[in-house]
Parts: sequence; C-alpha cells; structure tokens
Amino acid sequence: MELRIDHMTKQFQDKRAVNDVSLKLTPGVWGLLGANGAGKTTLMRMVAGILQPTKGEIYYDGIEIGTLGAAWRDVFGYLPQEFGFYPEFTVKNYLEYMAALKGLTKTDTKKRIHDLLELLTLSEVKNKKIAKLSGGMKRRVGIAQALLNEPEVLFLDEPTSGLDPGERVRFRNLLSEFAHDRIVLISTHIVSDVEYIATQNVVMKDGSIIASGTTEQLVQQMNGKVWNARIRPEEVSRWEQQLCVVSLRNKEDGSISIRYLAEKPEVPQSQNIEPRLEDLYLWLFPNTEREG
Ligand SMILES: Nc1ncnc2c1ncn2[C@@H]1O[C@H](COP(=O)(O)OP(=O)(O)OP(=O)(O)O)[C@@H](O)[C@H]1O
Repeated sequence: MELRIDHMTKQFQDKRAVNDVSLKLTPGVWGLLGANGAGKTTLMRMVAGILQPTKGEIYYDGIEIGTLGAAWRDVFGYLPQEFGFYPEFTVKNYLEYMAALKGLTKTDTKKRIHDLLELLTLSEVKNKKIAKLSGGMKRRVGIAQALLNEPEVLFLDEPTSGLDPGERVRFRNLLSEFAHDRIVLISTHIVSDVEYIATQNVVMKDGSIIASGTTEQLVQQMNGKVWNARIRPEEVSRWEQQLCVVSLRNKEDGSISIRYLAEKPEVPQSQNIEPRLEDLYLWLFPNTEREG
C-alpha cells in the first residue's frame, strides 16, 4: 500500500501555496507539521480531489487517483478543517446520510455507526441535533464520518482542535490502532498530537517540505541546542526578549527554570538537555504561539 504524491504544486493568483511537494506515504501515522499558512490544508485538499493541482499527480498503488475515480473515494477518508455539518440532523441521521453517500449497505451502516458511536463516545448523544453539540463532540462526529467507510487512506486536517486533553489521548490511541495497516496523515500545529504516535513526520514551510523523518531522526537535529537554566523572576522578560524560550517553570525556591533554544549556552550555568519534537518545531517556526 503506497500513496505517492508527485511534484504537487498549487498556485493561487500570486500565491504559491504548495510548491513542488513529493512524498511517498506508506502504512502508519504520518504527522504533517507546519505553521499557519504553510500549505498543509491546500495539499490535503488536492489529495482529497476537492482542489485541482496546478501541477503534479497522485498515485495510489501505482494508479493515478483521477483514473481511479469512484474507487479512490471508496478507499479515502477525509476530515476537513472547516467541517460543514447539517445542524438540523441528529448525529445518527447525519452518519446514516454520509454512509449512504459513501455507498455503504444498510446492514454495514447499522453496525459501523453503532461501533463508531461507541468508539468515539458519542452513543449518548446519537439522537441529539448536531447544532446542540459542543465543539469537541462535533469534531468527534467529523472523525466518525471520516472513518465510516473504513478508509485505507485517511487524511485528517487538525483533527484535535476543540478536543479536551482526555479526548485527545483517546483519539491518539484510536488512530495508532487504526493506522496499523492503513495510511493516516494528520495535519496539525499541535506537536504533541503526533510526537508519540507518528511513524514519520513531514514539516512544511512556505509551501515546501523542509524536513521529514521519524520523531527520533528529526529531534536529533536539535542535539546540543536545547538548554535548561535557573533564572530569577526579574530576569524573565530580558531573557524572553533575547532567546527562543520554550518554557518557564516556577520552582519551589522562588527561582524560574527556563528551557530555551540556542546554538550555544546563553544563560549562565546552562545545562544541555534532551530535545523534543516541539523544540525542533519552535526552532523552525520561532514566531508561532506556544502550545497550550
Ligand atoms: N483559495 C485560496 N486563494 C488564495 N490563497 C489561498 C487560498 N487557499 C489558501 N491560500 C493561501 O495559501 C497559503 C497556504 O494555506 P493553507 O490553508 O494550505 O495553509 P495551512 O498550512 O493549512 O495553514 P493553517 O494551519 O492555518 O490551516 C496561505 O498563504 C493561504 O492564505
């Protein structure tokens, strides 16, 4: 099973949103990381067949997906970033409707919806109107519809936005299991969503892939660049202005433990510490807001 993205490019008037991206996706979870505007959504929409590429092709097991036509839609699942629901539908009716669009049989639909409602802890709200659900529940309904046809290739655009930490963990575990023999690509700027479950990560910036590899391979680039030191509370704003600060933690003795990124130690008595994927992300995208 292989999805080959070949020299994909998308030009919007004067904006090149995706610039000659080539990727070979194999079974497992793939993390697609990048700051706002990196081109992640545009790339995913082209694979989903919603957006016409300016240049490039996509092959599933060697066959161009345009040639596959309906057969591609049968094996592909997609959760868009902006998800247009039918607010007056109940959760169950909506999933039945989507199952019919995806061509599932009546018997398959019943069982599949039952299982997905259980899996995504939506059983209790299955007869509620979608308009009445919380943001996190709506997101889970979106995930359920993407999983309806048990897709072999699943693309999820920021799937965890609006999920609480418990839901996030459950969702990550569910995906890890699901991706055992499928290709799952998750676009996110929340590094912890993919740090521990992604088999491979791809980092996009300004429409191009600037790094890719396993989490371990990627974080290696940060060896020797992540530091920890103790500072006094009154020094915080000075160091924040001078350094790329990953985190600040109040210690019991009144001092502050600072984790920062730099080519060499900048704060007196800094210790070199083990890098994480978030460190690389902040190194590549220093101006992004910190993860909450
Ligand atoms: N229909 C469009 N017309 C013109 N420009 C567009 C269009 N869609 C996207 N863009 C631009 O292309 C670039 C990439 O956008 P895209 O939504 O793919 O990024 P992203 O990585 O998904 O960002 P985010 O994390 O904010 O969703 C941005 O500069 C965006 O403004």
